[in-house]
Amino acid sequence: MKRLVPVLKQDGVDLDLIMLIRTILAASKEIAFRVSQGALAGVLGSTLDENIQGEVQKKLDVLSNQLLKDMLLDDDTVRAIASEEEDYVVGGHENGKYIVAFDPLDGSSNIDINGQIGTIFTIYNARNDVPFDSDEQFLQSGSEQVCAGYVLYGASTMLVMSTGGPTRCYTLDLTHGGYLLTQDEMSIPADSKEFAVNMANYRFWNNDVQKFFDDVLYASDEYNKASMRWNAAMVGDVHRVISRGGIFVYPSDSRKGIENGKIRLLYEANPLAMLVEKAGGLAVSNNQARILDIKPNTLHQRVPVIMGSTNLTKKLNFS
Ligand SMILES: O=P(O)(O)OC[C@H]1O[C@](O)(COP(=O)(O)O)[C@@H](O)[C@@H]1O
Ligand SMILES: [Mg+2]
Ligand SMILES: [Mg+2]
Repeated sequence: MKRLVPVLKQDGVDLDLIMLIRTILAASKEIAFRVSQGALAGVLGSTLDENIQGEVQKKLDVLSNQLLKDMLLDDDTVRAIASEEEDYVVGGHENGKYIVAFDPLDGSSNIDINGQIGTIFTIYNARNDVPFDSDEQFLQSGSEQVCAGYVLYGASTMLVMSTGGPTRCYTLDLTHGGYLLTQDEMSIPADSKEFAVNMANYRFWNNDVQKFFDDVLYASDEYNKASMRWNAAMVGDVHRVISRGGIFVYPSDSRKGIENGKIRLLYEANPLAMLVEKAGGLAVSNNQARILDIKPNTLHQRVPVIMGSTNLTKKLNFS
């Protein structure tokens, strides 16, 4: 089995970027260990604090954020970081050549029930024309990402990543502690009848979305073999989609605060959209707008999301 660094070198990845990826993965191994220890490591349960999005922070949200933050700010190629659990951008090294955004723990509602959780990360080239601790440098469209990935803390710890080439899958080998390549090029089948959506939100959706799922559920023969999955962790749902097809959907919603759904553009939608596209799938928002072309306005903005098997994704045209 090939190790991560030789694969990245073979892909022609810049040495500084390889070192930065290794920094992120070192933090992921520490998180994976704490996750596997669960209550023994005191990582279950909530804190009394809320993040800027009004979500009560779980202990593991805070711990994994701190681990990534400390390791990244120690790396002199990092100009700044942004995180779901940090209200504002945190400046690093002014001459750093990269910026990193991350969701330190995705699927927080699964932590206390031993469900699927993960870490999502994305790397961009730094913009030296703006202050090093400014939000502005993170308002780049997803097509500018130089690397996107997630680590899934499941039965095994898996890394799925692209540095602009194919979406590759690595598995953490606990015997020597490194990530080994276990799937060279992941490829999403164009057709599928498997969908992931929180159906309990049906009443809050607009007519287009309801019409589509009416078809899926009872109106159209085309879907009589459809099946639904919902992990309540985007990283887990999208891993299934990249592994065997299907779609992940989080539409706009009539409820206050989630008019644009729940998924954050910078550190959830963009990195996963890049991985889906590099695996031959499609990742769009309202009006089939390509997610990677959306120009972000704010650090924690949310976007409606549909991603996965191309032909099924094309069928959902939400306005
Ligand atoms: O509450 P719902 O509708 O099931 O939402 C689940 C969604 O929320 C998320 O958990 C949000 O991410 P965080 O856990 O990082 O806050 C997604 O991973 C998941 O797809
Ligand atoms: Mg998340
Ligand atoms: Mg999170």
